[in-house]
Amino acid sequence: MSTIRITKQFSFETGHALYGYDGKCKNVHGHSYKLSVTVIGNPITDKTNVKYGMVIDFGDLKKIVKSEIVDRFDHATVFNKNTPHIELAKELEKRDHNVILVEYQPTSENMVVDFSEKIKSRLPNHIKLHSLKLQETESSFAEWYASDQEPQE
Ligand SMILES: Nc1nc2c(c(=O)[nH]1)N=C([C@H](O)[C@H](O)COP(=O)(O)OP(=O)(O)OP(=O)(O)O)CN2
Ligand SMILES: [Zn+2]
Repeated sequence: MSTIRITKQFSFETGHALYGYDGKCKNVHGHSYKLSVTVIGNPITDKTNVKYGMVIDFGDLKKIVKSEIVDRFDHATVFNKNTPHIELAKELEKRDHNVILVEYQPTSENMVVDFSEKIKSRLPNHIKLHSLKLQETESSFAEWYASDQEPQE
């Protein structure tokens, strides 16, 4: 039985600001994020299964990532709820803007950890999340690998 990694790529436009940062990213700004999601498993060998030959249907993976991440984060602005940016966030929400309040500084590193938890919670038991790559700009990205995490992963 072969073990195969399959990857689907997504993109979404999201605003954020890094509160307390010592550079231009302390300002509210946005990125055209690119997210690559790689899962690992065995292709289905049962010829009567409609998903014969697939680790997971790309379409099913797309539904999970779209509902957990893309549809929520696209054209939203992410703020750390534990900083004074909460006031700005509340004001924007009052004006019907799409705001996401998170428990963390919204760096690529922390966002990719958040995304890993969201995606893992939705994958069928026999499919494992292998890795995520979150690209913030053409030259900057963060990667999450299951193999790099603590033993309970
Ligand atoms: N380790 C991290 N460093 C920075 C992050 C981050 O998430 N993790 N984020 C930022 C800012 O969000 C910034 O928007 C992106 O930074 P940078 O790659 O420096 O963007 P530039 O467009 O200025 O860089 P180029 O070299 O022109 O692509 C900052 N740091
Ligand atoms: Zn940024």
